[in-house]
Amino acid sequence: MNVDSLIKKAGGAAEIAQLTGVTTEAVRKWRQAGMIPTKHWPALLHVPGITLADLNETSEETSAMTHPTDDMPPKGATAVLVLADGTHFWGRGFGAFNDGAVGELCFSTGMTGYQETLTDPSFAGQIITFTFPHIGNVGTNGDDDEAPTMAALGLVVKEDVTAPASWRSVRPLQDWLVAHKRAGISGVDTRGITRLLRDKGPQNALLFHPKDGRFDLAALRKRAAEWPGLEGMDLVREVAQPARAWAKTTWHNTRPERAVKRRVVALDYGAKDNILRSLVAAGCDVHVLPGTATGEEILALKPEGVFLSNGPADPAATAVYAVPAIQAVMDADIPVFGICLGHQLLARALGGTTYKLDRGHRGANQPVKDLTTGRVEITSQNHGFAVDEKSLPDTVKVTHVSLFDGSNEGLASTVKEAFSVQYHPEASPGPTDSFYLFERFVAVMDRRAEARTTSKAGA
Ligand SMILES: NC(=O)CC[C@H](N)C(=O)O
Repeated sequence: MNVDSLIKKAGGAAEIAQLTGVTTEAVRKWRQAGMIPTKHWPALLHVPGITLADLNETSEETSAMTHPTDDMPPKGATAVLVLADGTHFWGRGFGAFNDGAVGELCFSTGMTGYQETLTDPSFAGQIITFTFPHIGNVGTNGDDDEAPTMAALGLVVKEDVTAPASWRSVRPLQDWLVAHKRAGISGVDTRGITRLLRDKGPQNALLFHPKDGRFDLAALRKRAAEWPGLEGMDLVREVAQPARAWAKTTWHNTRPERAVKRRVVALDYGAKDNILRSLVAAGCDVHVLPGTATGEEILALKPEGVFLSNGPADPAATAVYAVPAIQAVMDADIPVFGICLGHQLLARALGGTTYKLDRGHRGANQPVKDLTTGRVEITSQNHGFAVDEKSLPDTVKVTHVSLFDGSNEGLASTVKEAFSVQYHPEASPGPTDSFYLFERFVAVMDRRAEARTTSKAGA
């Protein structure tokens, strides 16, 4: 609904003026500008027939620097975000200077946990728009990194990053970004960008924060348009870390330590640390191998279970080397548990396919239904690809589904001990409703161990 229709609905300009306590002249200006300042929205919500969605339609972000079609940088603009279709957004650069970072522009709706989000290796090849307007205000600390490097290419935020206010902060986001050699842009209409991504789907884009303050928009547009896109891209090799032992458990873990731990090989396709910590908390002895490991290398470690991690880009591309390794593990009858990219790769190893979603799921409040129990979990998510349920063979059952768009969120093999979810039970950031999945994985390995003991005793 536009401003004119809203005024009509409220009974005219005089009525609106009275309701909101402004002059009719002010209402005339709103009509001209095509927007109503947000502070007047609560008063207007009393008018029958006017909803928040109607008001949202009329909103303009007042701190956005300029209209996106201005080719000359407006005063104060020190960075620009250029989309492959030529659209651009001027803003103020922060963090490191760059020569232009090109990738897929996505948005995350998480309201907390920007440090975890920025260090989630699954964001390699992507520029993150935060829909929450205040990013950076609690600084950064030594505990919330999910990986040693920041894989995301950059960030787009509404408000300028202010000085940190948190007892946990050891470094302002500004300095942290410089150390990670990543740029951000603020003063941007993030609501406008989010709507654009919602309506048009994922867009390729370039975030440019030049040291010399010079902009050649034509050249930047060309670079953004020429980037091939995430589809068909394997970025696991860029973010997977070498083989390592892992012993850390989760923050504030109150679970008693188990006397017997289950020996797990975690395949690192770009694993978030909190997944490894969660496995330890649930009772695993974790050995990490890079996601490029072969079936032979995995089996040589004699695991009781194999975990498949999250990771960046297109599962179809990673599947080329990951699927044979996962199949070798299943052929050896070893239980498998996968998360996110690990879920997509397991689906492929079981004979299914994956596709690119029109609208990715990124945020910490995504409802998912567990079809076995009927329970709804609020989950943390970050994915742009999904498993095609129609492609799954009869030997695979769908276990979880997204209540946002009905897409697949979980599966289990009916013939192998293998299950996986598309979302993030380890949270970081987000709710921990789904921690039970780590315990389920350990329970599977416990049952196997028990069966081994019983059969030995019987022999
Ligand atoms: N978090 C993840 O593991 C993401 C998986 C995959 N890169 C996707 O975007 O769907």
